[in-house]
Amino acid sequence: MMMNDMPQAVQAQEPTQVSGRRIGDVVLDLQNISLSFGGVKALTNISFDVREHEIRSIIGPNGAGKSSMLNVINGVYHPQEGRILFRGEERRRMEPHMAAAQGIARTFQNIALFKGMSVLDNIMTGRNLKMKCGLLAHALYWGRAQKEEIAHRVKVEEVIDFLEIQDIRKTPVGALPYGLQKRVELGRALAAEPNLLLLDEPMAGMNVEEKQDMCRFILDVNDQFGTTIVLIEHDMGVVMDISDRVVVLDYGKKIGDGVPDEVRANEDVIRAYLGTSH
Ligand SMILES: Nc1ncnc2c1ncn2[C@@H]1O[C@H](COP(=O)(O)OP(=O)(O)OP(=O)(O)O)[C@@H](O)[C@H]1O
Repeated sequence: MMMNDMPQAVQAQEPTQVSGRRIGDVVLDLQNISLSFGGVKALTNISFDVREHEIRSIIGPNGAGKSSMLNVINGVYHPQEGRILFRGEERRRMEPHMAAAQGIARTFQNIALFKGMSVLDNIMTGRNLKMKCGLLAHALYWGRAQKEEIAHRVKVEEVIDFLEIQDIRKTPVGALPYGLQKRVELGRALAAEPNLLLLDEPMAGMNVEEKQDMCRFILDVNDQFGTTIVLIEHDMGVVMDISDRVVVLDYGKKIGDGVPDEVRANEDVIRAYLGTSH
């Protein structure tokens, strides 16, 4: 069957009862998003929402449009069509720094850290947007700048404790195994104290133990800080275990949307994705 002939996607249900956790109102509402690059249609008429405190996963085969969707959410890509409402307000042209200022943080498919810098300093870069004192004030070490610096360091140390990476805090990131680098990247995102966290394949390339650790941290972030999480992940076991709701893309179109059990039972999803060995 051609993808275009596929029946209508399964519609999302109210997720309030899904995990026993407190799921709130819609914080992000994506309506009829279409994005193309020249002749390539990366996203076609995609609509879905994200509710406060939920873990919302985006899955789909390679090239389905998942990363493009995250890039739309944090203002890296600007869709040609559609509306984006964040906390009830329609966003016009959004740039990544504006998304960050609104409390949206993200990690990347390919780790984007400063490899020669220590874990501590990398996580500190996540505080940049929160720093009010300029460089000059810091250089002169005035009282206010000093107080601010201490407050940032305290926050960074909290993140380091939370992620259980105290013993590598002074280690250059480039010297760490891949799984720990991914954890540091999560740390940098957390240092920004986001209310919406976008995670692009946080478990890619990890062994089973590292994946378990990362799952635990994602669940703890969601649970302890109440952070809303949008997650792209290829590991179906992980996705189905930790997500409140899952949206499924295929060739830039939405073919499924619902709680894990609904998505698992969706014939189109099975055909397009779960039945294949991605
Ligand atoms: N900057 C870009 N310029 C041109 N084409 C792009 C760009 N970004 C994405 N695309 C195209 O859009 C489509 C969707 O890509 P995207 O990376 O969003 O998919 P994905 O689902 O994240 O894939 P993967 O699982 O492999 O990361 C692909 O055909 C890709 O080649």
